[in-house]
Amino acid sequence: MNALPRLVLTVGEPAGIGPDICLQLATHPLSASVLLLGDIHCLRSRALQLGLPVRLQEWQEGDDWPAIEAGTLRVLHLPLTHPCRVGHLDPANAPAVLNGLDKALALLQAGLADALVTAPVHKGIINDAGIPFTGHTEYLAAACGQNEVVMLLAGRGLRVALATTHLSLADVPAAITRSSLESTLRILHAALIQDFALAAPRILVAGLNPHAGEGGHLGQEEIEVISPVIQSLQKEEMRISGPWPADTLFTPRLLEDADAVLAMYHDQGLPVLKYHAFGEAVNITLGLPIVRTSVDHGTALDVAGSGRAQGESLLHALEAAAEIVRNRRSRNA
Ligand SMILES: NC(=O)C1=CN([C@@H]2O[C@H](COP(=O)(O)OP(=O)(O)OC[C@H]3O[C@@H](n4cnc5c(N)ncnc54)[C@H](O)[C@@H]3O)[C@@H](O)[C@H]2O)C=CC1
Ligand SMILES: NCC(=O)COP(=O)(O)O
Repeated sequence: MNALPRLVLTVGEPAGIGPDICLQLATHPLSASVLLLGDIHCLRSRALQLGLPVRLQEWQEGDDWPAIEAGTLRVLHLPLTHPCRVGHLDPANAPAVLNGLDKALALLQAGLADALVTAPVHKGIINDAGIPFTGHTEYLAAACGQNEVVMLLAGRGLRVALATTHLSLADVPAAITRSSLESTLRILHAALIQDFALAAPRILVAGLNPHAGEGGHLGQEEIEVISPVIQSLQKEEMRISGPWPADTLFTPRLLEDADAVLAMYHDQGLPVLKYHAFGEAVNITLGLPIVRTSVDHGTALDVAGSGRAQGESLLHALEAAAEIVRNRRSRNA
């Protein structure tokens, strides 16, 4: 099947830079066709504010999937509860933000789209609205009935996956069990083969504690949890090594022989990735029944509507989703 990948793109938090970076797409050549999900009035008003000459056309369910047309974006209009004020969060709009995700999932599950790309949401304001929410990753996992998914960020040749995602640092050690770690590594390994077309992926696994526990003197998790899982997967011929001390794992000599790193927690892996490639990296959720990619940044309320929002990460996220769709199609052909 050679048809262009069909991507649904959620606008995310309307007060942030989601609308800005989505509107910028109208001026970029894309290798996939995109349907925006958001409030068309909010998008029109942001386009005016930014002085962007974008034609926004409403797309209705039942219409043909939009073709690529320079300068035009198709929008499935999902109304906000309150008019959006740029840079000002409003909890009343949180249900509409989540409705965008639900609608996108419904289109994917009905086979009407091939992949989901998400612009950033503001996790705090969704919680302030009384809706428990830790991130797209966990929300989509729950909506798809998946217990285990993996967050991977990739940019400028570095791929960093996380053994745990959005939870308090104090809760991290207990969340890393032999079973959860094995499942994370299996999902990561399978995705590197299926979605990144790597025949025999090499994964470096970080330790949890300084110096990977210093032989048990700085923590037991490496001995009791991480090493046994690595050893058991190595018996299946998986090229997985570690636990490596996280401070020296992220050095060029080790990284040049690796396809991905598994960090134990959010702020062990992502600062390194963002230092290396912020603005160009892509966040990919592995282990879902759908393809989902996202940007490497947040809602950037301070630059929304100013013309200073950088849209490169979104372009990379769209290209990554399209590439994964193409890789899966060719594997299934
Ligand atoms: N995929 C998603 O939905 C994500 C959502 N978030 C959420 O975003 C909210 C704000 O998070 P922060 O930690 O403040 O990070 P942030 O990424 O929104 O902002 C950090 C700094 O980088 C700048 N920045 C970020 N992206 C930019 C871009 N594309 N162009 C120009 N400048 C940019 C901002 O202006 C700010 O100074 C939080 O609620 C967080 O949970 C954060 C990361 C990903
Ligand atoms: N730091 C990454 C991040 O917060 C993205 O989370 P998600 O919304 O993609 O789950």
